[in-house]
Amino acid sequence: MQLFNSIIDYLFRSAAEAGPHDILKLYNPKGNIINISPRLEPNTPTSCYKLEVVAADCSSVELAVSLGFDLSSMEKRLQGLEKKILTDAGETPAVVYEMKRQVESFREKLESVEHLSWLGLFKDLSEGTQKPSPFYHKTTLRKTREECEHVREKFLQMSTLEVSEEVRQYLKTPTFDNWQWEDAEIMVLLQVMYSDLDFIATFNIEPEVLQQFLYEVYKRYNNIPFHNFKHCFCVTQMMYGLIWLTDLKSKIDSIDLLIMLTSAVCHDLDHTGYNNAYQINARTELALRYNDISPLENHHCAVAFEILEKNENNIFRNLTSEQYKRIREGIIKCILATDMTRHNEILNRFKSILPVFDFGNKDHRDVLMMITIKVSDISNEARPMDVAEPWLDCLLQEFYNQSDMEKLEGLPVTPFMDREKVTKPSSQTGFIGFVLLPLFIELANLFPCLEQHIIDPVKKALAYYTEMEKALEKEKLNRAQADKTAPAKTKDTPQQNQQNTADSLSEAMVAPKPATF
Ligand SMILES: Nc1nc2c(ncn2[C@@H]2O[C@@H]3COP(=O)(O)O[C@H]3[C@H]2O)c(=O)[nH]1
Ligand SMILES: [Zn+2]
Repeated sequence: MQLFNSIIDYLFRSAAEAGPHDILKLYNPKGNIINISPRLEPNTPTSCYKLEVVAADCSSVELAVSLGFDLSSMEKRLQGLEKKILTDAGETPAVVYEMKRQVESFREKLESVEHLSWLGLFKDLSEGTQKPSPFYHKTTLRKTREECEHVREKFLQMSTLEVSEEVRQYLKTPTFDNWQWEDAEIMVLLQVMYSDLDFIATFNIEPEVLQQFLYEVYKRYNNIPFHNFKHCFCVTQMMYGLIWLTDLKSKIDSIDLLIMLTSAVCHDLDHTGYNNAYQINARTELALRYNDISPLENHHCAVAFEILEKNENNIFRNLTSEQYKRIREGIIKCILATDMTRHNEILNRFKSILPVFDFGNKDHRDVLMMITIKVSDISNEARPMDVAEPWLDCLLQEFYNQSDMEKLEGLPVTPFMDREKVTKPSSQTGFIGFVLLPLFIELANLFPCLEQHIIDPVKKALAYYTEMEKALEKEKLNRAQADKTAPAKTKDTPQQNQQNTADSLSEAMVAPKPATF
């Protein structure tokens, strides 16, 4: 039998042109994963099996031998050279950009040639962008130069146009729909926020410098499912909305407001789609650099000040050094506060000062600023359902990508990111009930007017996902019972289960979808 298994394994690997370290997955015509074994039923031209090469170790010795060179050491050498040139020349010369472009285009070609799948680099693009590539963290997440230039041109053209009063008012509300706006427009909207909070006049920010700053920020958000430039915008827009809804302008000074808005803009700069737990477990460069202490948040903040170091990007360049010092301290505090491992610590501090909260007390204001960026950071569920739900899909895509990678690399798998365990409703009921609402409620205790804007929609979302979760449970029970009566049936994958459940969800849902969703 052992020999038979090896022969079958060899046959399938040959058919898929897969190497000995690749993982093969076989799907039946219904799309369920099945075992590769000698007991497989023969397929027919009308009911084909589908064989998928899921992964290979790109840094393996075998791959280096078959290629004749080692990709990762080449990449490292290139990075080293680039760093050296950067230090010597002050900026990356055009010739290096061109080389990078050529390497990138070669990589893309390599990844799109199916018969080279044994290299472990092949990405099946025909299945759309929904399906995460197992090599997602190895491929470049950075925006291309062309993409950036294109958006910059559009942004600069649009920034001379007047934004209507209607849009300016809409921008101040949590119901704002980010999905209606493309990146260049989003940059214009960010500019409007700086202008309508009077920052341009108060801090003598030149329009060209603000535009250059926003462009650099845009460039340094990566093309990843969730922690991207649109997330930066949403968090900033929620912060902006909170400032207006609570009339913070009349309670704290403009420097604090400037800190709050700019922290939101910068808070996830250069996020790579892998959280701190991954950084630490995988012993990434960031974890090493920051000694496992909030590696991501430290990095986001460092990138922010790296951008501001250049005079042409420095929106604070006309401020006194005292003011700059205060702003830097404030931004660091706010961005570092977005590390969720500090959630309870910060929330408890806020709760303890709430009964005696004093806007004139700097410590109190600092905690309030940290709480508002935290609220803004996790505020998707406070938005209308048609805005919030696509964000959840993006978040889960990023979570699943990470847990897939953890499995491939043999790292501890982050439970709330595991596609085998997490569904949309299960992910939201716990998060809303235990993390989001307790935080939002405390902010609403200080500002009761927020109740209708952020608490009510979150409660509706919780009710919606709770019903969905119940329906899922019911469906699971039904299926378990059906399986008992038909034991020979093949087991569905979790994805298939979810699909089946979604199909019967409309019948099983006890409550109709709330009107605002
Ligand atoms: N389950 C769930 N988690 C969220 C949601 N919004 C934010 N988060 C989590 O909260 C975290 C806030 O910090 P990060 O941006 O690092 O990562 C975010 C996610 O892990 C949400 O709507 N649902
Ligand atoms: Zn964020």
